[in-house]
Amino acid sequence: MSDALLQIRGLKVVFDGFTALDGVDLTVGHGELRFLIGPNGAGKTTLIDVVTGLTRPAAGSVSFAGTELTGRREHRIVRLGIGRTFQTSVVFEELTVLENLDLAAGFRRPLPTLLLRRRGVPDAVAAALDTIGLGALADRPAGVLSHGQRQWLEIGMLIAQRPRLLLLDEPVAGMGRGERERTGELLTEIAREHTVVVVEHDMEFLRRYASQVTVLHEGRVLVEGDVATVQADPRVQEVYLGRGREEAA
Ligand SMILES: Nc1ncnc2c1ncn2[C@@H]1O[C@H](COP(=O)(O)OP(=O)(O)OP(=O)(O)O)[C@@H](O)[C@H]1O
Repeated sequence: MSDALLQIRGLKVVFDGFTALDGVDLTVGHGELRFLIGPNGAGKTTLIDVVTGLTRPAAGSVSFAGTELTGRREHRIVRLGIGRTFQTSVVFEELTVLENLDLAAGFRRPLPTLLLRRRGVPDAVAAALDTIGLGALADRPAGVLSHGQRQWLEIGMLIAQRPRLLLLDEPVAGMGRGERERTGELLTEIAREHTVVVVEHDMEFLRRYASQVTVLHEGRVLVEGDVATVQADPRVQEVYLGRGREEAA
């Protein structure tokens, strides 16, 4: 048996006659840090949307730890242990960093304990705060955070839910150099205890922090392998740089 955590087979998504994913196979093993790249419109976000139950596929299967996900509702998929970030922010600006983490962690608590005033900080929240390195800002409202810190808080909010699989959509978009480096280190650290799939455009970031990469193009898997193999592949160079077309012209 393989030790795949996520196994996608023959995935097809059609929007009003437009095929956004066309027979995608993807296998992500336990503990992997997998990067998913591809030009605009390749289908990366659509793939995450299917895994998390936001979009229903026309065909194919998505198996998570042996459980079929297609047809399941979003909140059920979250409860199975899959967390994702969105390109838009989901933090509550008036709440403190700690309160945001606590609220995110609370979704697994039974309702009666949610309503009780609890003393101390739950382990999962303390651990998440430590991982994202925002301890010094724990009691500040999230509204004062920089763009990068806010992204880390969102990642922390996912970790606090103790997911088995994290899906991160462009985590370094809009970040400066220092913030990118810190995010790369954060992802590396998180991947020690979680399985992580990162959608990312930034090639420099990919070179530094990725090991296994899957390239999507026009709804299909174009190439898969380690960073060096993927970067050297002429098909990848062609879709990113349009080199083949220019040479043919
Ligand atoms: N709800 C929708 N209805 C119609 N078409 C859609 C919908 N969602 C996505 N698409 C189309 O499906 C294709 C894949 O989109 P998707 O957002 O998955 O690409 P992507 O690889 O994430 O691109 P980007 O890097 O630009 O975010 C695009 O052509 C997009 O216009």
